[in-house]
Amino acid sequence: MQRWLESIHARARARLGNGHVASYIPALARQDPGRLGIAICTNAGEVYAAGDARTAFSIQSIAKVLLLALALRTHGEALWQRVGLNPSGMPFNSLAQLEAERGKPRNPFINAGAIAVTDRLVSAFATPDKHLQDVARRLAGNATILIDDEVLESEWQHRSRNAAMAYLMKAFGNIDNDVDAVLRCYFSSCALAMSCADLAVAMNFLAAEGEARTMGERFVSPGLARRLNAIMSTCGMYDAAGDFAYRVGLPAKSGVGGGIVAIVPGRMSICAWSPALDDSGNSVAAQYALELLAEELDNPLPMA
Ligand SMILES: NC(=O)CC[C@H](N)C(=O)O
Repeated sequence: MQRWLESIHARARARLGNGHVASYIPALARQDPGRLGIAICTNAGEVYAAGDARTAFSIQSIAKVLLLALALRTHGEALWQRVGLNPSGMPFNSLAQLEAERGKPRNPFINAGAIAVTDRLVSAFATPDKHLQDVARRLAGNATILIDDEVLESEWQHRSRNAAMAYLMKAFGNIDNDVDAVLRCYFSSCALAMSCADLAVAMNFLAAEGEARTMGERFVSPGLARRLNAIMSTCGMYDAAGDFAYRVGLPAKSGVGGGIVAIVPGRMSICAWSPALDDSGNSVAAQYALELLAEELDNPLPMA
């Protein structure tokens, strides 16, 4: 397994040099596009890591999975009155659809959807950002995981577009709390700094019918784990969800920090990271690493 992962890492390196690092905030624009890491966590709890898999990066939209899991735990099916369940076919930060659909975001994995989900968490918890950090730590089994203050402040300084979405939803009655409080919490979740190894371990509950080995307990029900995987399959890669489903065929969630988490239900959770992104905002080299991995999962290449 370790040698196979290293061989995937070596081959995926060939894609470095394509795409561009996210530039909407300085803290992400400074990322080194030459980084590439991959980690696997099997359902037996074994962790394999290759390349820069132990370097913490900004998880960005991957946090939307954690936000959604927590909101479904606290609000159940009522959450779907606030946010839809279908692919948007639009960029993750699009405003046009939100206006046309009267402030109900298409799905929880575009920005507007995650902001509506965050509003539910702000209603449910006194310090939702701390709660989220604590959950990330416990799921990953790593008590040193932090919210990167520089990324958080940068997101806040450059919040205009996300703020526009939040105010539009507020005008339609789909945000209950103070918009600034909801945005701060949403940005805190995006600013969580975790490594591929952290994320592979933290997201293993999705591969293990909701069971979080690191917590020693069930984090979500088997049905909820199945549903989260379904939403990742249809909406996890923004407007490129269909292309990715065809190429890789695994439920996945990406972030503009360059990370992508993918799930092989019943078997393992995977995280690949490389900062340079394609036009949809998905990491070029990380997608390719996952494509190789999915292709070879049941047909490992004979290795010398
Ligand atoms: N796609 C992403 O990773 C977007 C997250 C980013 N923090 C934003 O709100 O724009």
